[in-house]
Amino acid sequence: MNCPTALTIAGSDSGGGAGIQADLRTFALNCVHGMSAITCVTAQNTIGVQRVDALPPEAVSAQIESVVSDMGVQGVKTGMMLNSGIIQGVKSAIEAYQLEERLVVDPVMVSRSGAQLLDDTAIEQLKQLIPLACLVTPNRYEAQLLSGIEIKTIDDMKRAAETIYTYGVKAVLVKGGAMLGENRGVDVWFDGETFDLLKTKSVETKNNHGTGCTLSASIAAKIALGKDLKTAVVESKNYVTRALESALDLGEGNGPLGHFFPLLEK
Ligand SMILES: Nc1ncnc2c1ncn2[C@@H]1O[C@H](COP(=O)(O)OP(=O)(O)O)[C@@H](O)[C@H]1O
Ligand SMILES: Cc1ncc(COP(=O)(O)O)c(N)n1
Repeated sequence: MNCPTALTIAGSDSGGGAGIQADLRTFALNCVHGMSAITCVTAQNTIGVQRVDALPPEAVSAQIESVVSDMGVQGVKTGMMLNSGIIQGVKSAIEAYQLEERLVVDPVMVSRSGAQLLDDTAIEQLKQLIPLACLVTPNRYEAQLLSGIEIKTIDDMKRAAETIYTYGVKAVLVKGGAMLGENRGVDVWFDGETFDLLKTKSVETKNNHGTGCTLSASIAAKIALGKDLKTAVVESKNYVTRALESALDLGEGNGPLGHFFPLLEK
């Protein structure tokens, strides 16, 4: 049987809410064969990140080479990459295997619980990876850092999207999960020509760990399925909203999303 494949290049979250674990679950829900290149291992739960251990950059590149050279990959996302050495290795592999057209970069910098997930010195490397991608998906704080624009309103999100677009990426999605009130459900899309406000309802829950990882993994899975980018983004946003509505009340802090709600509905 033929099956599309998708690759996540990201960190492991021991609590299973974000990172590799959320990504592989999201790939599976899309009936796409999931593959992983683990960048680092976090000891993490719903309350915070207790420890981070990086893999050597060569170990990350080797994982990418192993799967791409043998199994092929139709959709790729990057998540937590922690340091500049890892990002440089990932960039070289993406270029060597010409994965740019199917690459989604989630520029992970800070966790929901406030832990730093990217070294300060690695932001420059991340900025150099972004132009390779077909889509970059910064949240409010990442968009502020990447654009130098303070974001308080939807208009600010638009201006930030426009600035980040000038990096050379094909499209930008500034995510609104960290905005206030109804704006939490609003993401801003900009592809160089068109702005689009992608609106869903704002879900009232503290169990929102892994929303960004799930969104970018779902987009990569839908790219692997052959959907056009905009359709992949819209469908993925709707999936995240439903998964937030079914989020799991686990732990004392921000619980994980209910990724498998479609299976429970059957
Ligand atoms: N409370 C919420 N209600 C509705 N959508 C949300 C909510 N929180 C996050 N989202 C959506 O989840 C996706 C991820 O956004 P965000 O949480 O900002 O990313 P990140 O996890 O990178 O911080 C976006 O599509 C955003 O609109
Ligand atoms: C391994 C890993 N990758 C990404 C995130 C960001 O997810 P969130 O913003 O929901 O904390 C995380 N906490 N851990």
